[in-house]
Amino acid sequence: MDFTKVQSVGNDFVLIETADTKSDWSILAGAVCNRHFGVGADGLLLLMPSDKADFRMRIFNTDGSEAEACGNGLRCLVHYINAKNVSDAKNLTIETLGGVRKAEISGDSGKSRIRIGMGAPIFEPHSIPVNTELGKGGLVCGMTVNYPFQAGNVPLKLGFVSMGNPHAVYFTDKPVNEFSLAEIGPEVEKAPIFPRKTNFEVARVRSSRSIEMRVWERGVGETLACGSGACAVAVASWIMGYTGDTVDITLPGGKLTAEWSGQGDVFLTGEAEIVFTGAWLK
Ligand SMILES: N[C@@H](CCC[C@H](N)C(=O)O)C(=O)O
Repeated sequence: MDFTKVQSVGNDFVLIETADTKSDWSILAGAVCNRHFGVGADGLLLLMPSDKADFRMRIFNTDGSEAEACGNGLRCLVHYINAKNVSDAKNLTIETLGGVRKAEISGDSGKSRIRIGMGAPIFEPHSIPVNTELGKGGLVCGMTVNYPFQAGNVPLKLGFVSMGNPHAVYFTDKPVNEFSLAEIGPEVEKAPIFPRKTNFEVARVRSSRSIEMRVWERGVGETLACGSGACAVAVASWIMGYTGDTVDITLPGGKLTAEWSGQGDVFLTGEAEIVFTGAWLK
């Protein structure tokens, strides 16, 4: 089986072009993503035909679970379509489990810049989904913020948002590299209030245009970047009044730009590239 390794700000994926909707891709995801016995990646991307959009993307985490959304995966997939001349269109629509997303391509095909309309953020707790206790924390512009959450002996205040997939956002005043993500990340991801688990972002606002963040991804662990997570942080920060409509998000793997004006789609921009191609022989 031919595959291509793609990455965006260090969030890396094995991409396979296929029309096969019958196979159990979750088993292959665990095997190819393994960094010792496989190719090594944060997720498996499938590029498939669609009857709703120009193409369809499926994304599987390293634990085999299928996610509804993936901002960096989408930008990598669109870069692949462009660089491999699967389509020469500079504007594409991609069907995902979270809905149809729009992509614009600029730059050269070696390392293109892709801007994705990631859909509108969802704040309604049952749709995220999160089982919050009514009245706990606070509600700002419809978003649950400052929800008190105890991770071991560390008290957190979380904001909840879905970008198609669930996110819990925590703002800290300290540099994010001081946060014990390896210990606290799994506790938040698997907490009983999240019936489908959650992605967890820790973020520090540097200025009204700049945020630094780290992410603990559902079904993966800590990754160098997460596009939907960057959008979730930008939305939560806008709601809290910390940042404006455009914000640069610095992650361990590099920088992404998120745009949101308080309503409608969140836009995510950044680079993506093909790293290598190969054949899976197992
Ligand atoms: N890295 C991705 C998100 C991948 C899916 C996530 N782990 C989930 O289970 O929701 C991104 O760039 O958005």
